[in-house]
Amino acid sequence: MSAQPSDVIRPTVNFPLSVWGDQFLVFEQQEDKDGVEKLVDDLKEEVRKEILATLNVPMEHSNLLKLVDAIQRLGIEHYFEEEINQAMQHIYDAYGDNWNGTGTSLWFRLMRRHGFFVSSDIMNMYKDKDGAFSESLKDDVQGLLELYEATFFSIPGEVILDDALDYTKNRLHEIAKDPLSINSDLSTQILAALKQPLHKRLPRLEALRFIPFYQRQTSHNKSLLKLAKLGFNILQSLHKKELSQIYKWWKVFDVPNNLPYARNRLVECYFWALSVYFEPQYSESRMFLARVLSMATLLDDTYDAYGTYEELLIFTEAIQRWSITCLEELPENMKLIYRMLMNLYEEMDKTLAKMGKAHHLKYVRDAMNEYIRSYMTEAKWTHEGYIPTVEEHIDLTYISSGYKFTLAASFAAMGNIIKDKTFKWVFTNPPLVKACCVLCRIMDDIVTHKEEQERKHVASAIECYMNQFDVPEQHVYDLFNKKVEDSWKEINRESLICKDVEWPVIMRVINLARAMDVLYKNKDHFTHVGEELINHIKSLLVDAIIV
Ligand SMILES: CC(C)=CCC/C(C)=C/COP(=O)(O)OP(=O)(O)O
Repeated sequence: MSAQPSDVIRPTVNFPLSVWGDQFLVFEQQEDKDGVEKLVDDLKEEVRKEILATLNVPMEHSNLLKLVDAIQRLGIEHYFEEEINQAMQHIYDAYGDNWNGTGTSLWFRLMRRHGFFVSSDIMNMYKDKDGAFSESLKDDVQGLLELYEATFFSIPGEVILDDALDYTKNRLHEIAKDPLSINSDLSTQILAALKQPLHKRLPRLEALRFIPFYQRQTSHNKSLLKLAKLGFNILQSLHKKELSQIYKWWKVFDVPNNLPYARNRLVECYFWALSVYFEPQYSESRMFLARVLSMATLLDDTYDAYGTYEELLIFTEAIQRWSITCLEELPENMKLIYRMLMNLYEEMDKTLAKMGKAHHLKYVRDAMNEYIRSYMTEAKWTHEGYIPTVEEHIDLTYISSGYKFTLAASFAAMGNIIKDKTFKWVFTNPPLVKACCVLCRIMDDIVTHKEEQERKHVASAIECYMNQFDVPEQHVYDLFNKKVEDSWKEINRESLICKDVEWPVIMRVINLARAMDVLYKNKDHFTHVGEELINHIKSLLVDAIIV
């Protein structure tokens, strides 16, 4: 039995329990009685032909962009990855920066969304000679919406896009205040866009929002709509199966009883992993990542809300050495976490071995070790009552945000696009990764710092800033909210100029940033799981779409 002095004071918290019960434990595979797979293949072929047919007809290029946009918003981009890449490359080669078709905002958004660095100078076309936005744009709701969405692809220093964002946001707010002036669909569109722009939305949630809207448009493409609905349900079935599989794994360790001090968030972590990639080919990676995130939650709470300083020193050392031998002196629950980690990594080791990539696991463990060491330094600061400078704080806490480790873990089993150099790139802290980690840290601190400071917890970025610059809290909130937007601009820029890794790798970073906008916007939805997140999870993992 390990040493467990009864008078140990632990910084425990009463975290809300999981809201899900065991409902995701059982999954029953449905037979394909109605030949849905064949139907999907036929529909895919039809859409594929349509994309390719419009490619070589310049007159049709504006429509081609509309088709690509609809496919993406309907959540079925993964069916046409090759064709869409070919289409976007073709448009870029044909026009470069000089698009001359209709729908400039859509063209700009899609080019940047696909990694083509087109100049924002073209957006000056929305201004008149005096530098004001044209009168014709003022009441063009669709045009305002398109321009608004395009501005979220800006990089630092693009004044025209900053101006366009201010202008369109104000106009859309004004129009939304007078809903009688427009139809209700458009009004719903405006409110949704103002709440969260397209660039920050998770593709699966956007598909659910967009499908009924698209259906109501008289000009909609029936094949595309049908494919979107069937495709959504097919993927949902796979996702449910994955969740059931990892839930069984989780149950074996009886987390709620064995680790009652920690947040039990497997389902939410699966949602998080699903935000990083929803595509079928990433099934193994997704199931691993969901468990990595769940383990990170247990680790976070062990460091922040359970372990004593002395215990954490031993625990950290044991993890760094990756050896069970030094665990004797630890409480049973820390031993359990250790066994869970070992079990998880052994499983991934087997998966990677089958792919001939067993050596990749070492990189994931190295990233985890760095992450754990950052937790230990935070524990040391808390133990010593040390309030770091803003610079010291961010240097450490962008690692303790867990996003660098999460990103490295997300690469496991992703396939041949992941090479040794992909992991090595992450370890150099490239600006793309750093911007995403900083965004994660700041968004987290903005919504969690008040609650965390009620117990013994490392100072948040907010406290450090207030302490160092002697400024009021609201000033720091304003500054940090601006910093979040600046981080997005950096992510945009780096995603356009970074040539060290391939596009699917860059998309993981963008999706991690998007996940923050869902889980940590305005409140900590992850710890305090409320109606909004429950509805997201139910819509993605419980209710099928009626076809
Ligand atoms: C990205 C990762 C690794 C997610 C796993 C879950 C997790 C640790 C969330 C942050 O919790 P928190 O708000 O308590 O974090 P902190 O203690 O860093 O403020």
